[in-house]
Amino acid sequence: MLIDRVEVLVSSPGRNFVTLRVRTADGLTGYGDATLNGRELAVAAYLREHVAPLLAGRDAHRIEDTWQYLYRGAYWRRGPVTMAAVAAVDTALWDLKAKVAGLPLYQLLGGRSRDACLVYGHASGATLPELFDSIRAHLERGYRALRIQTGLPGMSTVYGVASSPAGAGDRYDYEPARATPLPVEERWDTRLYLRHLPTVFEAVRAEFGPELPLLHDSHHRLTPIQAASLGKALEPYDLFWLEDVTPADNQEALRLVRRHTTTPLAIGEVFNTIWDYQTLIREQLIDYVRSPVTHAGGVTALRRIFDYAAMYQVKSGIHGPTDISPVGLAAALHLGVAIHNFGIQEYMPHTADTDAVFRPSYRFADGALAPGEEPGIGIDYDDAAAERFPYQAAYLPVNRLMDGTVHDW
Ligand SMILES: O=C(O)[C@@H](O)[C@H](O)[C@H](O)CO
Ligand SMILES: [Mg+2]
Repeated sequence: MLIDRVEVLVSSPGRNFVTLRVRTADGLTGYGDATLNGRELAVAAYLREHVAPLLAGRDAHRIEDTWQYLYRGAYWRRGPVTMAAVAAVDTALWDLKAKVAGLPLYQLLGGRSRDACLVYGHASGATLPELFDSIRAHLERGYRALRIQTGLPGMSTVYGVASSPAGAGDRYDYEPARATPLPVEERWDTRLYLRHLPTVFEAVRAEFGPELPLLHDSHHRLTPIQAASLGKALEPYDLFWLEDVTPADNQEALRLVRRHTTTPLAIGEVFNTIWDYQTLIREQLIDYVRSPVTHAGGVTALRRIFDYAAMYQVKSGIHGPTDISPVGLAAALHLGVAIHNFGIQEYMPHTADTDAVFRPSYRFADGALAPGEEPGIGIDYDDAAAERFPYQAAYLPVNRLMDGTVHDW
């Protein structure tokens, strides 16, 4: 099964996606997601200029060898651009191998460990009544676990809050990146957040009871001692996880957080290799691995992270906002049903335009996503549909403290 041609497809059906298509000489096609939100064209150029010329004529069956060839062969290791490019190739080769085998990808990863992947949806509201409406709307749609994000009193925009009630808005419920010439700048008040958030969880538990799994994302904004304090304050509300409490560039920072709170911790959506998790997993400083297939070097590399995590009873919590394309989500679902240490899968539904381009075969039912049953990962990219949505430069927001200091977004 020799690789014949490699194409880098850039389309923007509501937001930008970079997709790799690998064609074999015998006429099969495999897909990989190479989307890096806000820096898309860097990965597209990396693939077009530096990876595509290396792949022509290679045996598409040699997945591990190709992974090592691209990772070690570049000499310059790791980083989000490199690892998104490696991930796209790796995912496309898994898609091809599964198609040749005539099996859905999860069968090649060991077969089913469960019927489907439990997902969490994004409930949010600027105010408590709006948040409650959003929670109810999600429960009506069948969600069985919810991420809770709210506004802060007196602040106009806060991370993670949809622009209009009940998740019907055009912001955060599906895409925080904005097609503006410069990134939108937001403001952030950590002390206000730390005071306000426990009152929100208290109200949500009082209204919706103790059973519903609730999650929250602090989006890298706290110092270790602030994170420890928030984790403690939230313990009475039994969170499924508290996400990205610190930037975690310094993995050791989590030791301090862990010493003070039993609130489960999830980290890693911005990580890109197993090395970023080495201390966190070995010292059992986290409970969930957040990396997606798309940014952590593909199915091969994420499987390796999950197997390492399993030794320490750390589970998967794969990143699944809309900047992971349907290709990346499909790959995540095949891994998710196969691995033993599945935790939960994030799910922000893509727009109808996005689904019209990628034609994914996964299905949402009863609060869970199941991968499709046809051979491969279950993506059928529609070039004609994609051509209707040309690339549009877009940026994620930049965040500043109230005094203007640039902070983590
Ligand atoms: O946990 C999440 O889904 C978020 O942190 C998003 O990845 C972020 O807003 C960028 O889209
Ligand atoms: Mg997050």
